[in-house]
Order: sequence, then structure tokens, then C-alpha cells
Amino acid sequence: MKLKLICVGKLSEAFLRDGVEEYARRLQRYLPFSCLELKEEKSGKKADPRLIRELEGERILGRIPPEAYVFILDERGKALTSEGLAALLEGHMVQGTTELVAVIGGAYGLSDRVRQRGDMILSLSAMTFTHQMARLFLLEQLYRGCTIMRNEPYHNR
Ligand SMILES: C[S@@+](CC[C@H](N)C(=O)[O-])C[C@H]1O[C@@H](n2cnc3c(N)ncnc32)[C@H](O)[C@@H]1O
Repeated sequence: MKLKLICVGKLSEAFLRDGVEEYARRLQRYLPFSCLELKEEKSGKKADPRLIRELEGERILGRIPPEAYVFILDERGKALTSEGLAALLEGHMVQGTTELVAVIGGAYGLSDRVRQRGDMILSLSAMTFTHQMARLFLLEQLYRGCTIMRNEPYHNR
């Protein structure tokens, strides 16, 4: 099973780039992982958040394979424990899902069309993170989930 992360915009801070690179490297030990960074719409005083979400959303939808199982990351989504995420990943592996896609929105979030494409809306917390922070936290949780699945020492129960 392949895992693809689709996100909007680049990582602006070195400490986030380092963290994301580290967890992506760790995750790749367990499953083929790729990250697709899509162009961010310009924001500013005159920016229309709805239009930005729509334009970024069309780009995102264009990169989701029809057969993929899609997780949309949104603070209003369903909260899982790390064990719950591990069980979900394992379930997809056992069922033979070929591709999992996780989607993180840009600074203004995700359009309704993107949210509707989600098979699941996943929350990392009820608090809102920057899209860059959300990327790091998600990768750490995916890595943690893989270690739980393999019963490896990282997650201290
Ligand atoms: C700055 S947030 C966007 C907030 C925007 N006001 C909204 O209503 O969606 C940017 C992106 O980071 C992700 N994100 C931020 N906090 C999150 C959380 N607690 N759980 C899951 N995803 C989160 C989401 O994908 C979101 O679209």
C-alpha cells in the first residue's frame, strides 16, 4: 500500500523541514511514501478566502487518484488515538487498499468539494495548527502508527 500526502505550499521554516524530512525518512521504512506540495494561492489584504480554497481545491482534486482512500485533515474531523490510527492503517493493508491519500489544506483551509471527496475527516486536535505544523504532526503520528502495528519500541504504552 502506498501513502501519499498532498499539501498546499512549501515549508518556510528550517526546523519544520528538518522534522518533516526526518519523519518521512522513518515512515519510508514501513511503506512507500511520497509528498506532493501544490502551489499556494497568493494571500493578502484583498484575498478572498473562499476563492483561494476553491482554486487550491481544484488543484488538490486533480491529484487524487479515483481509487484512493482519502483522509482529509481538519480540526473539526474525527479524533483517533494513535492506536486507532495504527488499526486503521493495518485494516487498509489487510483489505488490500492500494493507495491512501492524506490531504492538508493551505492557510485558509479546504474547499467543500475537497472535504466531500474525503472518505474520512481526521482531526489531530480540536485546536488549529498552521498547515506546516499539521504536516509534521501527521507524519509523526503515521510513523508512530507503523511502529504500533509492528509492535516496535517507540510508542510507550
Ligand atoms: C491553518 S489551517 C486552516 C484553518 C482554516 N481556518 C479552516 O477552517 O480550515 C490549515 C490546514 O492545516 C490542517 N490542520 C490544522 N489544524 C489541524 C488539526 N487540529 N487537525 C487536523 N488538521 C489540521 C488542515 O488540513 C487545515 O486545512
